[in-house]
Amino acid sequence: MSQYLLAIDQGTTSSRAIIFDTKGVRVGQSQQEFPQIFPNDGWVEHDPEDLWQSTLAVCRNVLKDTDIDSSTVASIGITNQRETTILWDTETGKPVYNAIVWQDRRTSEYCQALVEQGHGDSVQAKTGLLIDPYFSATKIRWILENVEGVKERAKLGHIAFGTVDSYLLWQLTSGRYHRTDATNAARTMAFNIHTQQWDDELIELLGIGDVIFPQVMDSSDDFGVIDEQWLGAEIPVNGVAGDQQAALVGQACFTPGMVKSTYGTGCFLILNTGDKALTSEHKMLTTVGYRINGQVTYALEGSIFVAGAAIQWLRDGLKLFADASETQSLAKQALNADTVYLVPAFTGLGAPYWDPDARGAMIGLTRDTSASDIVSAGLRSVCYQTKDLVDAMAQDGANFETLRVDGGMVVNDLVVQFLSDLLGITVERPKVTETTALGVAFLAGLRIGLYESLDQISELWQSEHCFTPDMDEDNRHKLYDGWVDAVRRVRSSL
Ligand SMILES: Nc1ncnc2c1ncn2[C@@H]1O[C@H](COP(=O)(O)OP(=O)(O)O)[C@@H](O)[C@H]1O
Ligand SMILES: O=P(O)(O)OC[C@H](O)CO
Repeated sequence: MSQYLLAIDQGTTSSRAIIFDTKGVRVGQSQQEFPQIFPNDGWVEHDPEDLWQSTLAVCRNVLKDTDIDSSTVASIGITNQRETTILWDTETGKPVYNAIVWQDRRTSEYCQALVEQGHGDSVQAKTGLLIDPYFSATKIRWILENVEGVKERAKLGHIAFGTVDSYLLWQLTSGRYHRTDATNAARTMAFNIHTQQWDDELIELLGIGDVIFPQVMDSSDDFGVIDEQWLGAEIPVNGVAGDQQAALVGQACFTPGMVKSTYGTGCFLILNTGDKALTSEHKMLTTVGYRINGQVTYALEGSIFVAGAAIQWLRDGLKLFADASETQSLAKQALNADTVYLVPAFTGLGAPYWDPDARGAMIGLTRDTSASDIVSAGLRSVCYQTKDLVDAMAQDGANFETLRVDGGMVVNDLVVQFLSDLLGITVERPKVTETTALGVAFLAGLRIGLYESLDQISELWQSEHCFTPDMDEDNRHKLYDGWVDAVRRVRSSL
């Protein structure tokens, strides 16, 4: 009898369920978008019920569409938008507030105060992170401080915190398991990545000690068996990882020095650093790449908040095209592509600037600037931002010759070629670009013995196309200098 792996990919704009066979070949997929909630300037929320119901719906749909009996699903993997914060009451099982999404900037002032009080170095030393509203811990504090009655319920020991993986696991197991994995824990700013424990001192400092934190497991582990009522069978969950780390696994970047970059709503470049937790001098994050058999593989990460989201803005905000697939032919018509820049700092700037108060801009406009030029500038902005990260990592001593890319944007050949041109290195696009889901399916399969080792998983990875640089050095420098100048103009603190 065939065996399958079901990957749940709960992302920022949609929930996906993908079924893979044991060779990592996609058998079926279902996807559902859900509403984004913007209650205030810089605030972004999701209704946890939407996250759960859309997840459940896509799991049921993919089983139905593929006509696969749920009893033949050997294991489930859960991968998720990271940092997004949910607090729920353990007695009622109900969230006490909307999920505060990773992009949300509401705790910006509090973070600034923490920096001014001199906590930056110790936070970085323990968590590998820079103090920023991006991470979960200050979002937990905000809910405790601002939602009526929650602090009191927490004092009584009834309030649980979870990132999205943890909340979905709780739902799927009907409240039996409150767990997460080390990659998700590493994004909370409350987890010590060296001891692999929640950090009591930090939790105390942030005033979030009354909340119940989830048990932290390996990324490939026995997370619990889902309740039969949801998918018609009791299926074990054996893989959990934040989506960007899952993509690292899906791209088979298992050797120190291997690097991948994922282009979805945002862009996240992750470099495997092996058993060494390197501290960046250039504002990269130190994080957990994956944890298997208690063994931590560390990574350096550069996080860009707006990549594909810029393309969505050009489509929905400026209405320059109806579908993202049109951007390639539009950009080919651009006559001023080299002089028009779009800095998409809509929610501030992430790495390597960490400037929550910066805002976006278009630079270099003239009377003959066309819609095509602007579309081209939007596409190129993700490449320029990637170069910012690659240069910062190089200054930290990390150089690499090849970059593996994935995510919704990399179907666009123009983007990937420009990326290779600008970086001056080979950029490889894999056959399966749903690497996030594939990665967590691999983690689940590893635990139940479908794969013997990471080496065996590496052998399943296949390149679809290799892009090599085709731009002279002078042009590369000229173009990038223009970007650096454009970014300088939008910084809040310069
Ligand atoms: N052909 C294309 N060219 C450029 N961008 C694209 C193209 N197709 C999709 N995108 C962008 O890719 C993003 C979707 O990628 P995806 O990996 O599904 O994102 P997420 O997982 O963050 O929801 C969208 O922001 C969309 O604008
Ligand atoms: O949902 P995505 O793919 O945009 O990923 C979001 C990241 O995990 C945020 O850190």
